[in-house]
Amino acid sequence: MIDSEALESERVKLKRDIADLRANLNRKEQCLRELEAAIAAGEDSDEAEESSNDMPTPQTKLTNDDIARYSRQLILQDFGVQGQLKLKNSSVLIVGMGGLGCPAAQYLVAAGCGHLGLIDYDEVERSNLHRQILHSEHRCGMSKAESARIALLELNSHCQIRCHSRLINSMNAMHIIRPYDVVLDCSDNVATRYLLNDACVMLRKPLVSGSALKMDGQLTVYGYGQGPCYRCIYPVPPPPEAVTNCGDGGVLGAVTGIIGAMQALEAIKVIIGLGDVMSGRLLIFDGSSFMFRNIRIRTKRPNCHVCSAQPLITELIDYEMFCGMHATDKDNPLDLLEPDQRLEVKEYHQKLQSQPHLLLDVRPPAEFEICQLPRSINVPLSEILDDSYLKRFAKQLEDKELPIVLLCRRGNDSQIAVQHIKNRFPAHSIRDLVGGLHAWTGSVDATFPIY
Ligand SMILES: Nc1ncnc2c1ncn2[C@@H]1O[C@H](COP(=O)(O)OP(=O)(O)OP(=O)(O)O)[C@@H](O)[C@H]1O
Ligand SMILES: [Zn+2]
Repeated sequence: MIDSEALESERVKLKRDIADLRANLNRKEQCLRELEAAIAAGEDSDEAEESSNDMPTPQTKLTNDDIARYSRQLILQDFGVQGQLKLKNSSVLIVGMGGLGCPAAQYLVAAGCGHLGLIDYDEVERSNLHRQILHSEHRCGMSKAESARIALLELNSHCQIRCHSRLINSMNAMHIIRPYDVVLDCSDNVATRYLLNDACVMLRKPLVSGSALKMDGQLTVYGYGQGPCYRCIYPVPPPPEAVTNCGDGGVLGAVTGIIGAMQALEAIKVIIGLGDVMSGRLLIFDGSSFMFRNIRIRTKRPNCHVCSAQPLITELIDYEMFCGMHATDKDNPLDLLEPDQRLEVKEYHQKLQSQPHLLLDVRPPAEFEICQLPRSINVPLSEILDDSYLKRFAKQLEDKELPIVLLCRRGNDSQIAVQHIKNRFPAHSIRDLVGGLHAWTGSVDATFPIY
C-alpha cells in the first residue's frame, strides 16, 4: 500500500533541500565572483571601495549605439542630447533592492544612467518575487544587490553597477553615499529613513523618497533646492507600534511598481534639471480608488535639527536607538512569557493535540484563510485586545479544566494575546505555541505552507 501522504511529505522536503542547496551554491558563486573581482583589480576590498570614490572621466559625446538605443527619449524637446549626456555621467545610489528599488533601478538603467550603486543587506526569497521584479526563482538565496545587478546588466550592459551587499548604517553611510549625485530611499524602515536623510543633508545630496504598503504609496524629494528634509516634516519618529511593514501588512506588487517607477522619474528630473521636481510636495497614491493626490508639505523648518542654519545634529547618530526600531526586518522574536506559559510545537503535537483543548489562532482573517491547523478557531488579536472575544468564548473560559493554546504566524502576537487573557483569567492554563506556524512547519509538518 502506498502511503501517499508520506510520499508527498518526502517530495516537499526534497524540494526544500534542493532550494537550500541552490541558495548555498548561489552564495558560494557570489563569493567566488567577489574574490575574482578583487584579484583582477589587484587590490583588497577596502582599497577597491576607495577607488570607487574616484570621479569617472565625464563623457562628452553620445556613441552611435547610444543614439540608436535612446532615440525615443533623445527626441523629446526637454531631454535631448544634453539630457542624455547628463544621465550618462550621473551616478545614483539606490538603498533597498526590494519592491521599490527593483523598478526604480530598471527604469534608471534602461534610460542610460551611467553609474548605479545598489545597497541591500538581504538575500532574495520566494515571497519577494511577486513585486521585486529583477530577481528570479533561480536567484533565491543570492544577495539582492548581486541578483539585481545580473538582471540590470542584461538590460543595459553599458551601466557601471556597484553592489554593496550590506546594511547601510551610521558607520558606513557617509563613505558609501559621498560619490553619488542622487540617493533613492527604497528601504522599508524608519531608522534607515532618518539615517539617509541626515547623511544626505550633510553631504548635500537630493533624496528621492518612496514608500508603499497594502494598496497605497507615497513619494517626495527631500533636500532639493529650498525644499524641506525628512526631519523638517517628521522631527520625531513614530511610536514603534504604529509602524507596519510589508511582511506584516502586505502589499500589492503593482503599487510598489508605480511608486518605484516614479522615483526613477524624479531622479532623472533632478539629474537633468527637467520639469518641476516633487520637492516641498507629497504625492499620495491610493491604489484602490486610483486617486493621486499631490499635497503641499511644509517648507524648511527653521529649527530643524539637521538642515537648519544652526543644526544640533552634525554627525550621524544611532538611528535604531533614536527610533526604538531595528533597521532590518529579520525576525525579532518577543520573549514576554514565563516558561510555564509556553508550549513547544512538538509537545503540543505529541501530547495535547488529540486531547480536549481550545486552540485559538490570533492571526487576521485573511491570513487564517491561507492555512490553518485542524480544529483551530480564528480569534484575531484585535478581538482579544478589545475583549470582544469574551462574548464568543464565555462558556469555554468558565471551564478552567479546558487548556487554551494560542498561536499565530511566528509566535509574537500569540504571546501578547496570552498576556492579555491571563490578566483576565489568572487561574486558567493559557499557553502560546512557541514560534507559531513557522515552528510547526519546521518541527512537525514540513508540508504545512510557509508565508
Ligand atoms: N539599512 C539598510 N541597508 C540595506 N538594505 C536595507 C536597509 N533597510 C532596508 N533595506 C532593504 O530594503 C528593501 C526594502 O524592500 P521591501 O520592503 O520590498 O523588501 P523586504 O524587506 O524583502 O520585504 P518583506 O517585508 O516582504 O520581507 C529590503 O530588501 C531590505 O533588505
Ligand atoms: Zn530639515
